[in-house]
Amino acid sequence: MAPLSIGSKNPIVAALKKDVLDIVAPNLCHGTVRLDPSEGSLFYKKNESSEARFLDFASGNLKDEDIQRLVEASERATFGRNNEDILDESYRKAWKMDASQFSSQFDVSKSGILDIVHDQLLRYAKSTKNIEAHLYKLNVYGPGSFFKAHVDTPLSDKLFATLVIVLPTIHAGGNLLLGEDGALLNFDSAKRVYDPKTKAPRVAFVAFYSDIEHQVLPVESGYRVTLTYSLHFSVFNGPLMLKSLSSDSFTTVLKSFATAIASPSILPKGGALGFGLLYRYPIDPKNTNLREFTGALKGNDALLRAVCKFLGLEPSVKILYSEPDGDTFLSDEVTYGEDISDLYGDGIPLKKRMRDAGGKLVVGYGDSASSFKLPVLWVTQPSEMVTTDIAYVTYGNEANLSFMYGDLVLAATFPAYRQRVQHLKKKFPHMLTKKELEDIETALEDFPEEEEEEEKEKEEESDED
Ligand SMILES: O=C(O)CCC(=O)C(=O)O
Ligand SMILES: [Fe+2]
Repeated sequence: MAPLSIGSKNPIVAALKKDVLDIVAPNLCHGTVRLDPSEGSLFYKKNESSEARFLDFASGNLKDEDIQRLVEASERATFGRNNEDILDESYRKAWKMDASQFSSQFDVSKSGILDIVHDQLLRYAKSTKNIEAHLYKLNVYGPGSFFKAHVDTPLSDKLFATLVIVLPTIHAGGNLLLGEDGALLNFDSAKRVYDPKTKAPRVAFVAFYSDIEHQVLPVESGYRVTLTYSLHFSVFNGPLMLKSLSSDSFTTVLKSFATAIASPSILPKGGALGFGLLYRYPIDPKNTNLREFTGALKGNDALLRAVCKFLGLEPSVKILYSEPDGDTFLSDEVTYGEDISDLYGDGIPLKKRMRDAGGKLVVGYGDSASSFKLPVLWVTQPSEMVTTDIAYVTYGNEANLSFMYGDLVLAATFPAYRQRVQHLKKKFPHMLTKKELEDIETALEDFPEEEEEEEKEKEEESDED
């Protein structure tokens, strides 16, 4: 692959990179909510012809025998390895019940949990999105049950987070670990499902971005009963409200961008700033057009896009393709063949396909832009889509590959020096110090207005390959 222009040798780009990576945006949240005595029942049936039974989790006196009857109506839990559903109790030992087999009186949409999740996990995109919770499964973990490290298989491109609700039962162990070996959170739900003072039963919840690796440690005693939901984005209510963006992170990154804009050493002739996104996103390998990827960014990624948008840098989510030992392209389309494995296989050069589909050839940041070539300065390391394998989930909670997690990048248009500083001075004069404004005036002497125009035209003409 052609070397990518990583800009961190430039101190201003290095500072921008640090600020972008330092954004403090939560990727999970957890808590407990009261379980109303009128909402504690769970009704279930083994199959169409069997009688319904129920358990009352609000009663506070459920016995192991009661939950064993729920186990008898459940099935052994499988999981997805590559594209197969597998029953392997050395990887996942638990019971599951499909949503069609049970009904819970506990209503997650009225519980206040979704408001907390909305507030925390959509902090930088709050005003534009609603959350829909889709009940996925009920799981029961008895003594010795566990689920090893996996990520949740995306079943839709609207998926952004997983919500796990632990119902109140007396048990020990079964901690849910988020991140590698619990680096992000060690959630000991057993200790949380009863109020420490009043002993009243309550519901413990944890929500996390679905591409985060997680595992359930072995249950030591008792039974742990969980409801899992997939959280999706729904309606877009309107434009992003800047009010919801006022935060330290936002201001810090904004200032850092303003400094980069004011620096003549960065992409003086214009191009794009590129960022490898921090989270992975569900994409449809057969048919995804990233031009429609308007709302689903998470945490740091969402804030980064919001800052670029605020400054008029026209951020867009793209996929980066690299020919082995060859050129690199930015594209809106996830694939051009029948499926992604055709991409490198059927003899049509990637360059031609990319050109036909409106992709851009990534050139070094010293080169000039044209209708096909885009000089990109990478601020944070991008991930490329080189082979099909890397994108597939190896261990998921389900064997379904209609969607997969993909590595995406964000490209922010970075106009030529004169154009971008004039925009900055006009729209955001308060962002610059007096000294910075003076430096801009000095730098502008090297960027005469007319010449730039002429140069651009010449380049357009000479863009033939
Ligand atoms: O029960 C839990 O805490 C999590 C279960 C899980 O990760 C899953 O079902 O995919
Ligand atoms: Fe999971």
